[in-house]
Amino acid sequence: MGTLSEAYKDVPMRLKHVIPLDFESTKVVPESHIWPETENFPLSDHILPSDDNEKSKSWIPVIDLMAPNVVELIGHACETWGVFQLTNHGIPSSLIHDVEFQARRLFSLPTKQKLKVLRSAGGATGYGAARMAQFLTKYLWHEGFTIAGSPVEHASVLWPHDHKTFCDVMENYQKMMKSLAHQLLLLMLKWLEVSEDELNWKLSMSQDALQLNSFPACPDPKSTIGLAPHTDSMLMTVLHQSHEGLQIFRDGIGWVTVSPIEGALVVNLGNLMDILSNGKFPSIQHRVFVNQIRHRISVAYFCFPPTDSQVAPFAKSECPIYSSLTVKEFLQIRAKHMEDALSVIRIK
Ligand SMILES: C=C1C[C@]23C[C@@]1(O)CC[C@H]2[C@@]12CCC[C@@](C)(C(=O)O1)[C@H]2[C@@H]3C(=O)O
Ligand SMILES: O=C(O)CCC(=O)C(=O)O
Ligand SMILES: [Fe+2]
Repeated sequence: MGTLSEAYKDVPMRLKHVIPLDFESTKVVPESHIWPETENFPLSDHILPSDDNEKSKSWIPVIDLMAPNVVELIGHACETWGVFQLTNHGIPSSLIHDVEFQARRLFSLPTKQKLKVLRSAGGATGYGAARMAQFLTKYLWHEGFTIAGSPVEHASVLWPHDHKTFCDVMENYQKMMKSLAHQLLLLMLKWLEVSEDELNWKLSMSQDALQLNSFPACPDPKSTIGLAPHTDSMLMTVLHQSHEGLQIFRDGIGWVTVSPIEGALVVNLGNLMDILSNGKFPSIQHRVFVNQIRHRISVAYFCFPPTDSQVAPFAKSECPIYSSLTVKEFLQIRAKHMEDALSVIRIK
């Protein structure tokens, strides 16, 4: 079974794009991180005033996983929004709290220490800037740590005598997230009237990655951005956000803030789900703004089929709009074309 690292090793990033800013010693936003004014900037113009923000809470669907009509609720949210907030998901709030605490512990380490586990140019795991950084002319107010498989190797470098708690918490979270992601995928398949047997891979063989995101408090949050607009590449992302910052793009409305709801997780669809569903479940564009006071943390769980398996629009799609390819081939196209990857494989 192919791994994420194998998929990325042939499409390395430039090392200068992997190294995040030394936020520890930065007191003013450097020129390299100041974004020019464009239709997307300054970000503050697009942050809804608090009244609208209140309203926007009821725009993005909030779905109770235990609701009797959960299939319709999820199916409808995926078709119309590509994102929803999920309550009653069964992940203990104490575990989510522990994951956030361990993420903060990691990002609070001295820069020198974090750089000991810097992701290699062609690597998939470790500390570093987001992969999207290599496509941007300006840098992001963000640092990340990616776990795919066991975190032990990197954690034991960060904390030579005390990595067990970090690893236990992350492994436990990954296990619970996997089971939640499978439940969600089955509900989505049900709505699409596709049986699990019609997948080219067994759900039990799905792969995953956990991305710890850190957005340090920023001296001038209006001049920069945490994560620039992007879609996620995998099937779906299940996200915990510690504070406000995530926005999704909605045609006809613009950027809508996804206000954190206590105990809820944000679920958004990625490119691979877009392909499988033949565009019926579109991947959603989103971005992250930063703030002056808080060090924002988010934890994103990405779920995807084995990288050597074939993905294509489900057989029942009358007029497939995407060509068939392996997950690895798609990730390599993404690594070269980023947001244009779906148009590269579009046939209609
Ligand atoms: C599993 C993954 C998805 C991701 C690339 C990665 O290998 C680990 C980091 C993920 C992330 C997080 C920030 C946005 C994003 C586009 C990026 O540059 O790195 C996503 C990647 C993705 O969805 O392709
Ligand atoms: O921090 C967030 O709210 C979103 C993070 C994100 O978009 C990602 O990890 O892909
Ligand atoms: Fe994302």
